[in-house]
Amino acid sequence: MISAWTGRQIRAAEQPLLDAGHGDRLMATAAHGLANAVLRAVRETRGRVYGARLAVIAGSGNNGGDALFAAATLARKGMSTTAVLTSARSHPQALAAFEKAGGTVLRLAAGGDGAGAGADDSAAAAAGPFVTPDEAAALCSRADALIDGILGTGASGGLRSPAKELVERIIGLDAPALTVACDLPSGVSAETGEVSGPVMPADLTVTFGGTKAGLLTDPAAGLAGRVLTVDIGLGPHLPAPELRRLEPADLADWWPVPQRTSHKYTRGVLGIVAGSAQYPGAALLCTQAAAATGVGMIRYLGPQEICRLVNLSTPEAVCSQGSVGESRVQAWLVGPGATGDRDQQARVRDALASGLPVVADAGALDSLPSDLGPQVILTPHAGELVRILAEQDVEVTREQVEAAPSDFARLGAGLTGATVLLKGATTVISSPSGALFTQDNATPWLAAAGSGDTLAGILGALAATVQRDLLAEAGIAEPDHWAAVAAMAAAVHGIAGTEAAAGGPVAASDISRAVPETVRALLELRQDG
Ligand SMILES: NC(=O)C1=CN([C@@H]2O[C@H](COP(=O)(O)OP(=O)(O)OC[C@H]3O[C@@H](n4cnc5c(N)ncnc54)[C@H](OP(=O)(O)O)[C@@H]3O)[C@@H](O)[C@H]2O)[C@@H](O)CC1
Ligand SMILES: [K+]
Repeated sequence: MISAWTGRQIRAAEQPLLDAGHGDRLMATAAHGLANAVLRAVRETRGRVYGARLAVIAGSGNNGGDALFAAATLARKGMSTTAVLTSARSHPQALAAFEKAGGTVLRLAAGGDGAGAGADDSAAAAAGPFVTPDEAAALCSRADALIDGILGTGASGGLRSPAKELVERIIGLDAPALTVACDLPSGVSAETGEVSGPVMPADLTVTFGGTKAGLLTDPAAGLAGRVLTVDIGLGPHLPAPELRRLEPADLADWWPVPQRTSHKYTRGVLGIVAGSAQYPGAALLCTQAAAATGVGMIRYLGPQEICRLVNLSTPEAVCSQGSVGESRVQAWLVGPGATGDRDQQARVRDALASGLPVVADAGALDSLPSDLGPQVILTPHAGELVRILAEQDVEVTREQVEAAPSDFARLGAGLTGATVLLKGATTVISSPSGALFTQDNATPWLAAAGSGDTLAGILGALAATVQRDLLAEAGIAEPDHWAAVAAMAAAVHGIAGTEAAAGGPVAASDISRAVPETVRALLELRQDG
């Protein structure tokens, strides 16, 4: 499991070490980790390190300090290094080390508001000549590697002039062969992943002391590239993480595996209320997905015509037009394609009132009762979350949700009392108590009709069969169990979908077909064999 913390949490964890006088050591460790990561990446992209052109953009704070110290190390390895200082102030020891190692220093000429490396001539006296944003951008674009050390966890808001103009110009040119963000891409929030103004997209982000929550959340996740965390010894001082991400080993350890004495009822029965005359396909897709995920039995409830179709596509499902009250199940999946059918809507309402775990998708999201619990998992996309929030008297736009998905998933969960799985390039899951998981296992090819029905089926099957004592043993607090189950489903859906897509288009039913093989491969990772 990957744990991630807000910038504020990381800074608080650093404080006791800074108070004890270990600040220089922290920065040296961070810079060493950054330099090593750049070395490895340059070897991969270019082969030879000696003679490679390194450009560093350094801001006024410690983030610039990290970048300059790392560049000093890289200059000593034979890289041809140039630093562009965006402010009149820079970390004095780091700048001195950089110059001593033979690096070239340029100062970014002030923008319209008078800021920039030339604003304070006394502080910049030791530094080199001025360059315009255009000149500096051309130099950065030609580099074999570019380090973005403008802003780190001490920043507020987006880049200011003239760093802003420089980054805008770089984005307009060919990207450097390799862009490495120091701690985080400058201009993104380490707390929420929100992005303000222009941000240089990184191929690699080398982050210090602990993964920043914002780097694992959209939209920043889309700008951070691969995230590598450098340990600087904060471990004992770190609080409970702000956000977690499941890895294949977690899925393997927690996957519900039948025992020798298991039978269909003890494995878990999933009830499904899905499909209508208007949308029969959703019922077929989610039922197929649930069967492929592995469940003791599926009880499908719906109109006679859909029962017939479900029986044909998933003969294992037991289909009827019965009621929720007379169906014994461990969990319900309700809503896919169930819009506009009165009987189906009544079944959705009854399932939501049952107190059992319920995955509420699509049509079920429009008529939620007011007293939900964490065992109810809502699976909206951004537009559906806007409607759920509107029911709670919170007026937001889809764009606002997409700009800060973790904030709004958390708000939705808090207000409804349910667990919320917000679909997106990175899927965000929040428990009502605010525990966050994010999963980025999906491929963009999965953004297609029917993919959500498949996810709902996988999640429904897991909700019916998961052994929650395994989650408790892994340290997941009880109120967050259903968020972890939702994260498992998002991960498996993403992995199976990526396998099925194999770099090309994928039909939703192909995702289901790939699930058993995905689960088999995951189970091979089990520590207990
Ligand atoms: N603490 C530690 O021990 C360790 C910290 N580490 C490293 O330090 C980083 C945090 O360093 P930090 O606190 O110096 O802040 P940082 O983000 O570099 O710069 C903030 C400066 O920029 C300015 N500024 C602010 N907003 C701005 C904006 N929107 N646009 C433009 N400028 C803006 C503001 O100056 P101002 O001009 O406002 O006076 C301020 O001084 C952290 O990310 C990690 O890399 C590691 O070495 C491990 C040990
Ligand atoms: K940075």
